[in-house]
Amino acid sequence: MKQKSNLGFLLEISGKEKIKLYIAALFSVIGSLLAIVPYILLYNIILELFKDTVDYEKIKSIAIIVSVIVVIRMAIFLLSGVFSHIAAYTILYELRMKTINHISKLNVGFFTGHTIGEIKKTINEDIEKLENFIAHQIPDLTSAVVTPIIIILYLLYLNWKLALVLFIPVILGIISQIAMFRGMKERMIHYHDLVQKLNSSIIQYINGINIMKAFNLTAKSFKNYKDITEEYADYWIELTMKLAPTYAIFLVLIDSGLLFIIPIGGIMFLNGSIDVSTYILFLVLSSSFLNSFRQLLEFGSNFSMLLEGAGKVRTILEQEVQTEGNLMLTDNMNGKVEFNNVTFKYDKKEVIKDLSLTIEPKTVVALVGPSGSGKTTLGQLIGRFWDINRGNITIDSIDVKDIKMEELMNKVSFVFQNVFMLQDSILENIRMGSNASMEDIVKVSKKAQIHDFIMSLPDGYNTSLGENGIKLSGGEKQRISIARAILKDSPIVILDEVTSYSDIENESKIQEALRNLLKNKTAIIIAHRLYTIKNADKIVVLNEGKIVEQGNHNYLINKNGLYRHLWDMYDYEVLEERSI
Ligand SMILES: Nc1ncnc2c1ncn2[C@@H]1O[C@H](COP(=O)(O)OP(=O)(O)OP(=O)(O)O)[C@@H](O)[C@H]1O
Repeated sequence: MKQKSNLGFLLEISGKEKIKLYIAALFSVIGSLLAIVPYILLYNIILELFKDTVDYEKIKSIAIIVSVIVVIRMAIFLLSGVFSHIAAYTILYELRMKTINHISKLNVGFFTGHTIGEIKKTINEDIEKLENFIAHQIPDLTSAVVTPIIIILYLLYLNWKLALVLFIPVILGIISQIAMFRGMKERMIHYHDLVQKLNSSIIQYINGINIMKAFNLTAKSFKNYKDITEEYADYWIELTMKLAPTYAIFLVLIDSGLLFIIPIGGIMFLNGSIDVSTYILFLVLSSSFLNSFRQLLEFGSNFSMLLEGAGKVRTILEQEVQTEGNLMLTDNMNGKVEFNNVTFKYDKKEVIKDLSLTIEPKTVVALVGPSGSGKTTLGQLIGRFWDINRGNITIDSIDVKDIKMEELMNKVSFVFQNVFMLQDSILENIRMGSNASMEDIVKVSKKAQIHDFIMSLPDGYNTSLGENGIKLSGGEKQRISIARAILKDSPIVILDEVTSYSDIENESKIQEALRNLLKNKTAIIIAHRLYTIKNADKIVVLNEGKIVEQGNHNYLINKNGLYRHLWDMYDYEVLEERSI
């Protein structure tokens, strides 16, 4: 069922360039038929040579025609290839853009369910394989179907009895192919799984190499990669061993197809049922027929692999896109955030359970709680990184699902611990696509406590970051991301684990930068280090997806509950000076 719809999908995307593909297929059929003509003409030359008086002029003109046909045939094949490749690359380009565009509209949740290796394989490799189908297999397949049909019809017309003999290798060939491809779908699913694992393990190995080295885990991570590579090699060895005997039988049957025609045709010639010219023509055309037939059957083996790959592309394209609201928030909005009986699960496990919380405008609310209690998730739900299962989340009483996504992203800023840097200048990394002036950029950089550092670099704000540029420390990246957020000036700011830098100088600069960022904003701070949020207007204590306590620091300390317990786990006295 799935295979059929994968085929439907393949034909649907190929149909977008159908005129070019029809032309390519037509040229391919003409080319294949022209390939037979020289044999027929050579057969005429042989007949001529057997005559008592040989007409050399006739032989000469046939030879010229043969040469011309060979050249025309090459040109026709070339044209077929040009048309099919133009069609293929146009389709591939559109499909890649469509897939990337579609991915950008999915919830972030999709990216956690699928590894980067898997998505990369689909966009690069699976789509690339479609080129093979569109550019080569569509025209080749058409000619592999049409050519043997025309030949067999012609042979049936010449002598139907001898032509029927050709069906013996055909039937045996089909039987051996069926035997070979039994269980092929499962094998292809296994193959795609293995390639995905291989891709993921390479990415994981390379991305994590620093950490692996630091923790001396290189050998373990390498072993993981090695195991998957071995599994992949074993898969192919086992498959080859399994398929080799049937494939050998298949090749022998097709290649020795003539063995059926030679004796039976010979007997028919001897008893006078056919003449020598028919016999020779049968010998010549039978091998063309069997070759096309072989091409047709071999096509099947690539095809199941291709269909499985097309299925992966389909899975992405059929992934439901995030619904888009159309409401805008006002410029002088308050920034009140409310969670009303919110329940959310990533997969099956409920991570946020019937939670209600009000975050008053322009207040600082801290989310604290044990690891895995749902702090990060709760923060991200405000920006619709995922959609909730029950309840609603509102900003100034408007459901976040009804707000235009772009507007939501404008009104809510996220500052994460892991800061993403563009491979561009520091200026563009702060500007982030906005049309802020240089003056604005300097102003926000000063507030974010990063201006002096930027000015100490040889190229100042034009210094490049990334592979060919300079490398920034974690704290410097953090302050750049705070500068971005100050520039964006969203009324709601969500900070996730931003203050966990151990070096004191960096940390005090970050604290100062944050004080500037959070002025007059609704702020949600997800914190591990409780001393950094001691002065928050409200501290919300989460445990297993539920609010267990809320209030200010003094209230919660006196309450003697989970917050007090978390606080007592550390000696915060020396750190009290350093809170926001
Ligand atoms: N993308 C995800 N897919 C599936 N489960 C997830 C995902 N992200 C988090 N979880 C699970 O959801 C639960 C809450 O995670 P979350 O990161 O929100 O907690 P947290 O309180 O922020 O934890 P921490 O303090 O360790 O960062 C955990 O059990 C976690 O394993």
